[in-house]
Amino acid sequence: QSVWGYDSDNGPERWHENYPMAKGDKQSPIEINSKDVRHDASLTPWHASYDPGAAKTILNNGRTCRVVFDDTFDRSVLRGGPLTGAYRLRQLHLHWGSSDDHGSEHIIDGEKYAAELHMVHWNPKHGNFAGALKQPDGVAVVGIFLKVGKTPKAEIKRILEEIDNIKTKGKEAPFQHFDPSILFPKSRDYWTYHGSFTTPPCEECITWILLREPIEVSADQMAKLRSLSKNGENEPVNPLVDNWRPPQPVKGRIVRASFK
Ligand SMILES: NS(=O)(=O)c1cc(F)cc(F)c1
Ligand SMILES: [Zn+2]
Repeated sequence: QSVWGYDSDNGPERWHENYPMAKGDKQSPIEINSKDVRHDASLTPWHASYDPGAAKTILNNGRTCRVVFDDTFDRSVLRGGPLTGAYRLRQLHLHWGSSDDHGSEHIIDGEKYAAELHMVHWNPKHGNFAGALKQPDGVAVVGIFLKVGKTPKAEIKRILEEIDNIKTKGKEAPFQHFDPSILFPKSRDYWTYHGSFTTPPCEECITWILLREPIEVSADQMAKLRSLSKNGENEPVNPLVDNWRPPQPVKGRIVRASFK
């Protein structure tokens, strides 16, 4: 039984065989069309207050590059926007393509970005992360689009500098004194809707907060990300690219915008 992944024999079209939620009515990602979006004036700004000391390690799990944070207390939290209460930052990771013209999971007015960064937070009122997965208000993910451009953002450099230490699956390295809010774009404008994990188990527990303004990365930085491998250290090289799920049926869901 092959573990889920993004290849033809274990990819998104087959996840439902082991993870029935994958065929649910509130799956993510989705395509967002501005004409169908509703401006909601009641949506307040969101606020992140992150403790740089909460950053712990960076790892390659064979499916993405993930930075893990200490979420044993309200140390790094996200508040406001569509959320009630403070959600704890647990991890951040990315999805990217095999070339600059695709790689993001959400698609905005037909545009695919080179990558999409997810900052995953959970609602401590549900006790722990596993409990939060079972609740519709359990998890909040801030999504930031990465666009290849001329004036690359320096802040993503810190993550990419670590890539050489986690080239293969299972590799982990210390990653400390990092405040992920430096990755935020200038604008706080966002879209929000209710959806799911974009990977198995595809639980429908996520309040998505997708930032309208992409951050810029260089083509070299994207190439760096694509130098990660799915395989373990002494296995045949299998490049870690195209770890994105295609858009899922919207099924009548409303996407709200914090902006006009
Ligand atoms: N891609 S995602 O943000 O929906 C996500 C979040 C998470 F906490 C674990 C995952 F494996 C995937
Ligand atoms: Zn993700």
